[in-house]
Amino acid sequence: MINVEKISKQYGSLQALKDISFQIEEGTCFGLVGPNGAGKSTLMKILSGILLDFEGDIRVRDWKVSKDRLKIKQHIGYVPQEICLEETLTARDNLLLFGSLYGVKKKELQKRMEEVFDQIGLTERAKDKVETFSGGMKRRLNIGCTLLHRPDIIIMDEPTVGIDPQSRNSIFSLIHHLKKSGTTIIYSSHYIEEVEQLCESVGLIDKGRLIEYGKMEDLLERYAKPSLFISGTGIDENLLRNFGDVEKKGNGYLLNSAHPLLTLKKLVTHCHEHNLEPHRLELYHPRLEDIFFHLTGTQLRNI
Ligand SMILES: Nc1ncnc2c1ncn2[C@@H]1O[C@H](COP(=O)(O)OP(=O)(O)OP(=O)(O)O)[C@@H](O)[C@H]1O
Repeated sequence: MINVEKISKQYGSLQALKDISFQIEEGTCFGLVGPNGAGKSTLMKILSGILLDFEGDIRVRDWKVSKDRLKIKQHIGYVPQEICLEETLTARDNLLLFGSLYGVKKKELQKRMEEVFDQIGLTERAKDKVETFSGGMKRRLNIGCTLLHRPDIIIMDEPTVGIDPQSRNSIFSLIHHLKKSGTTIIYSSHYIEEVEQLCESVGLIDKGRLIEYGKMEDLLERYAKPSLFISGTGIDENLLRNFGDVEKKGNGYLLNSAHPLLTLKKLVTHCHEHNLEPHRLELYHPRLEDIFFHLTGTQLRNI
């Protein structure tokens, strides 16, 4: 179990994190979601032992970051948001460099490099210079550099920003593979669909505070109100208020109702009787994004 206990971090007068506490079950993927500037990178750097000046503590199994930082670091692989590679060297030489930095013995390193190239799908490009790589390939190699010492906790800070779909898929399948082998993944993103797809549990962070966290299905169940989505000419808020609570959503409305199927039936009858033609009328399944909006009043995407 990883226990994050009352973490606070101040940059000068800016309170970047305030009293953040949560737990992560090992062998699962934990998603940290929040808009730009929410404090995700700061928290990731604290979790990976890079940022040392903070309040609170982190416990990994029986170790505490405050006392056993070096021990914990051996178990952690940190993928920073900024790509950190030596562009003029080949992919292979970059792995050699990072492997030695992580203290992997030379003989063992050869074996691990082959393993890593296979994991990140870059075996064919091992002898090419990094400066010839696409952004996505560099990202994959950057992840590879953190796998050489076989960490059992991997911290990835927004690893899919600005990359091509092929590299994104490759990173996703790597994460699935790592999870299967028992690795714990801590994954930050402001792409909520990625977190929904990859993570078993999630923390929502806004303005340096953890506003909610828990298992994905528990959160969805706790906040999910049964609702209908409806849009179309002549369909407006005044009309829909007769059927339940109304919220504007995109080019239509969400209609919250305790009995969505019954409401659906009544709406269809009403539209038919009044010659209204909805463009869309469907059951709506709430997403993490709706929970974030419900709790903060702001959208994640457009920030
Ligand atoms: N080294 C620093 N010195 C001063 N302020 C900082 C520093 N690093 C981050 N901040 C500030 O702390 C706040 C949180 O930043 P952080 O990078 O942790 O957020 P984030 O959620 O990772 O954002 P993004 O998604 O844009 O990377 C922001 O207001 C940021 O400007």
